[in-house]
Amino acid sequence: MIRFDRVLKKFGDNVVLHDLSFDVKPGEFVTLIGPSGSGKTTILRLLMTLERVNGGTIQVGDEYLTHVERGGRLVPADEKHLRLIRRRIGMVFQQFNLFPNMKVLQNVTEAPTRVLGLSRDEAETKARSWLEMVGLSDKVDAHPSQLSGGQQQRVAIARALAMEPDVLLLDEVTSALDPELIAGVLAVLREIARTTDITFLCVTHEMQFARDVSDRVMMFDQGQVIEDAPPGVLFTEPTHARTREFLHAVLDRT
Ligand SMILES: Nc1ncnc2c1ncn2[C@@H]1O[C@H](COP(=O)(O)OP(=O)(O)OP(=O)(O)O)[C@@H](O)[C@H]1O
Repeated sequence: MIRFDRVLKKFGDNVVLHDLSFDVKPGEFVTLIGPSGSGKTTILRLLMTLERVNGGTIQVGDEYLTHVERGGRLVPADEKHLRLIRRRIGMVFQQFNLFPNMKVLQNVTEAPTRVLGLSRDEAETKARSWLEMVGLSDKVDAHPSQLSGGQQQRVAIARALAMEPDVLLLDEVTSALDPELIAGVLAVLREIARTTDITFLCVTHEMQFARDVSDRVMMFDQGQVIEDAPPGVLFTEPTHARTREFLHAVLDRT
């Protein structure tokens, strides 16, 4: 579903991703871990086409983010092509960025009506079922300011799901939350991963969550995957010294 092939990304002279290749299969839940500045968020931003590669290719499904086939020739991807790919990718960030003046239900129906062209009735029916899935059926008429951070993040998750993405990118979704609200958000994500065939690429410092929910965990260091294994292996028998150091440092902090 996602393929990075020899991707190079630099900001000025700073080479952030160097010859990076990895695959994520349809329906897999893959988590990226690694030290601050190792390039994890950059990978998600490339997939959202908020950044462009300096070399190599990125594929989502059968489409390339970098180029498109026209009349048997490969030409650079244009904005129309990127928009179509972007629709297949949802993202939930650390900041919830809900529309403050809209009620919860409207926050979830806005993009499906405007972007996917759903009727208001259809969008509302779907939105109610997503809001039920994230445990917020009783909050459809609330405004975001009346909700806790954890509830707001669950609205943001429902809003992403309402676009029916093939791929959902999660970037430190619990970092801005008080500790007592984190478990509820992670439980919702765990349930979505279990019951849908969405492909997940997740950046998190929540090692227990990564361990519980991931099919694979990729340890990142200096723009490269240095270890890629199921969580049961990576967390208990990491083969790379950098992975061991990183896990010790993170687990000591918690
Ligand atoms: N827009 C930008 N302009 C210049 N440098 C950038 C930009 N975005 C990221 N970088 C640099 O790229 C490197 C990787 O950043 P990135 O945010 O991807 O790391 P990360 O692994 O997600 O870190 P963290 O865990 O702290 O979020 C860092 O050195 C960062 O300073």
